[in-house]
Amino acid sequence: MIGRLNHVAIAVRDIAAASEVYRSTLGAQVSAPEPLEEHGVTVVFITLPNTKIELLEPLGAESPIARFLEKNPDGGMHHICYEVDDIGAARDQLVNSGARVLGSGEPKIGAHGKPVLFLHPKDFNGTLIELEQA
Ligand SMILES: C[C@H](C(=O)O)C(=O)SCCNC(=O)CCNC(=O)[C@H](O)C(C)(C)COP(=O)(O)OP(=O)(O)OC[C@H]1O[C@@H](n2cnc3c(N)ncnc32)[C@H](O)[C@@H]1OP(=O)(O)O
Ligand SMILES: [Co+2]
Repeated sequence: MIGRLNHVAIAVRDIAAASEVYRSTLGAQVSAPEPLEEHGVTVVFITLPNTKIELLEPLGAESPIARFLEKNPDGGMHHICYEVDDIGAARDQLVNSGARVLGSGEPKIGAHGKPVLFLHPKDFNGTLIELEQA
């Protein structure tokens, strides 16, 4: 069901400082920050030859990454995003196999303008998984 690795996300407190580390110290191609109110995060994408890194900074009082940053004050790896061909079919198959889809179960439009869903980390070896329809 899962296909390519779309991105690995890192939660950070200060996205400008984190962007500078990737730009200057690691010599990567870094996008401008983009606020995504519906997701409660500001995102920056770092383009690598084979995948992307997503930096996430909390946005708003209800940010889903706020508690993660309380537990991980230096920041840390937050989720991995796999591509799927048909997100509705993937969701139905996962729910039938007992996995928990987070939120309403209806895909939201993600940072790339495509439908995304999240799967509970407790069902996937302690790793939060995002699915993006390719
Ligand atoms: C838009 C863009 C895009 O790419 O398109 C994005 O990615 S937006 C990216 C931001 N959006 C999201 O993350 C949406 C989906 N996330 C969520 O619904 C929530 O963050 C959540 C349900 C995973 C966790 O909610 P929470 O922080 O309120 O809950 P808790 O702190 O009680 O966490 C419950 C248990 O899961 C663990 N846990 C929480 N977050 C993570 C994580 N990222 N990776 C691994 N484990 C995690 C906690 O340690 C805890 O375990 P223990 O009990 O053992 O301590
Ligand atoms: Co993501």
